[in-house]
Amino acid sequence: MDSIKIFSPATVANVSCGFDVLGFCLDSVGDEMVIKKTSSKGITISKIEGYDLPLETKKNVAGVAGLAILEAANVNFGFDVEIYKHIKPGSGVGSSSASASGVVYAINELLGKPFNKTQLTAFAMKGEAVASGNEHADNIAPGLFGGFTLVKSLEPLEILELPTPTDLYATIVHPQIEVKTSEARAILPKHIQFKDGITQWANVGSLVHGLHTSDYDLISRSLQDVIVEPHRKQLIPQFDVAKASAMQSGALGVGISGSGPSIFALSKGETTANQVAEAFENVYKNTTIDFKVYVSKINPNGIKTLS
Ligand SMILES: Nc1ncnc2c1ncn2[C@@H]1O[C@H](COP(=O)(O)OP(=O)(O)O)[C@@H](O)[C@H]1O
Ligand SMILES: N[C@@H](CCOP(=O)(O)O)C(=O)O
Repeated sequence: MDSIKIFSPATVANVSCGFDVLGFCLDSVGDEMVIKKTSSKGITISKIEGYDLPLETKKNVAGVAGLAILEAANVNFGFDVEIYKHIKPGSGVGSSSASASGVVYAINELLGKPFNKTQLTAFAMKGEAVASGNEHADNIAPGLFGGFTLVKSLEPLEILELPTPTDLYATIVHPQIEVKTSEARAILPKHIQFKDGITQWANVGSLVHGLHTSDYDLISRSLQDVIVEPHRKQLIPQFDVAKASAMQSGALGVGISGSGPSIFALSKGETTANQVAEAFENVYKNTTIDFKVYVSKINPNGIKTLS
């Protein structure tokens, strides 16, 4: 096999309390990519459709991630990458990480799967660092593993796969402004209050327990972020109104998706997830801000081969 076409889904990182460690995979939105073996070494990016992004290998997250897996594979050929982008860059639903994880998944398939998913995550992190200025894996792991994931540590890299309660649905609203992950990271404080740390790590523990036991009430009470959200919400117009409105419509919890500006809600059941979508729509349709709203199941499989 010398060529592969894949679907690389959007992801929601942080999941309120789990900054840089928790994430889950969406299934209704994602990029397509075509990767072909070439006789010349290295990575070329010959086509990007959908958004204006750099074709230069070292400026594109897909190029840098591709170079990382090639270096480890130590082969005397290379790959060409085409990206059909549907996830808007700077959206907070893992636009850059979808390209980074998609390319390493595809090259691994074409090489005969020499690397496991944790190794692929490490290669993709090299690419994601181009976009966010920092290596983190919470938006990459859900794409490569599917479902909910927890980044136990970066050194050594250890990813835990968490269960998804069957009735859990996500609703996303994406106000059409760009928030760069690097900029959303730059506004975060260097130090946090000890009491906030206690609240936050208790919430991470109880959210993980709630996912394992399908305890929707516990999941709801754990979806709180006292550390990052208070700083980042100012980058997102109507955040407080949208959050309050979605909670009134029955959401289990609402928070900033990744580094924003997208906002995610988790709900029990598709009917409630649709009501939350309507609540988000009602908030933003009364403003001048363009927006998109969608409901998604939690994608258990992550990136998939199309042909
Ligand atoms: N293949 C790519 N896909 C998306 N963004 C990319 C890609 N390559 C480089 N970038 C850069 O990464 C930034 C977007 O990434 P980021 O700020 O993390 O947004 P998101 O949260 O949507 O991933 C933009 O500056 C964009 O130019
Ligand atoms: N933990 C990171 C996640 C960034 O996710 P993205 O989808 O916005 O790229 C952060 O919050 O900075």
